[in-house]
Amino acid sequence: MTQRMENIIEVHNLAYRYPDAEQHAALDGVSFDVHPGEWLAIVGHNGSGKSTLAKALDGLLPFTQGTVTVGSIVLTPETVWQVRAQIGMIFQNPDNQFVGATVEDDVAFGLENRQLPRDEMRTRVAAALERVGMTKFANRAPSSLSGGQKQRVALAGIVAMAPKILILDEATSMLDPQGRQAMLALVRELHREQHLTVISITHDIDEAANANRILVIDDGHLIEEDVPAAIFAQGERLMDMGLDVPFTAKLAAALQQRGITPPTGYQTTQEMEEWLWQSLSNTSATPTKPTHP
Ligand SMILES: Nc1ncnc2c1ncn2[C@@H]1O[C@H](COP(=O)(O)OP(=O)(O)OP(=O)(O)O)[C@@H](O)[C@H]1O
Repeated sequence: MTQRMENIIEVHNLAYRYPDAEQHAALDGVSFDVHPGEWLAIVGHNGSGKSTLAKALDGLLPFTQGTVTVGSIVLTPETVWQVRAQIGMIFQNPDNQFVGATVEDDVAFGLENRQLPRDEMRTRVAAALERVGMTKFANRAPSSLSGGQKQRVALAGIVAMAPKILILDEATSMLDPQGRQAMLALVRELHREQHLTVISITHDIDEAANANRILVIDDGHLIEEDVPAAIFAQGERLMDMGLDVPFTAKLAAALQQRGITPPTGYQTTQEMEEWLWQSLSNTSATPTKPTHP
């Protein structure tokens, strides 16, 4: 089967039922396309089928119905390694994805199967660690790193392998807000610089806000597909879609309770901050706006 040039991934009528799940399908008739260089967010409640979908894309599930095509290769047991070579995955718990004794070994691991000359391998590992700001940790044991540093090392593995597609399966959910922002900033840069196609499975609205398009999965079905602004305009329904209530929405609700009318629709933290400073500047008090690093 030949894939249309404009899609890097095509999923058609995909269904999967775990062997011990009796009649309940984890995925049921899911179809969607992903364009090269697109950032797609997949959201949905716990247990809605997001991770199952990610596993299916990476050839980790023996799905019985539907087709998955990645970079013009139809996924079958015979093509699974060709498909996997195009995809890098980063999972929620960084501790489950290390195989090397040191950070350097770990980043080199994926390259070892490619039979590159030793020097080229070293150069690529060093460049990847440099790219994610982890050079000085090259000889450290991965287990001794912080959560954010571990995810940076996982990202260095991606940089070294240079796949076309990166799947983040709740990869920022165990990080503190700063670690989450730093990781996302790095993914945004790689997405831009390397024309990387990104699929991010997330409950975090700020992470979903980075996407060109959001898919909403509910009980194994794809129930909605739209640009972030259209999805976020649905206000209270966001929680029904498995997205966490954003801090700015909580702040807006608290302000409203005190008789202050905040802007309508989803606001990023930065937009809300701008609005607050603007509102304060219009009062008699003249606040000094802090500068961010
Ligand atoms: N190994 C398994 N065996 C049996 N059922 C499973 C298995 N893994 C997941 N399931 C079931 O499949 C359904 C979809 O699970 P999945 O992990 O894909 O959801 P999810 O949307 O990723 O959830 P979360 O947001 O909690 O990570 C759920 O009903 C879950 O209980």
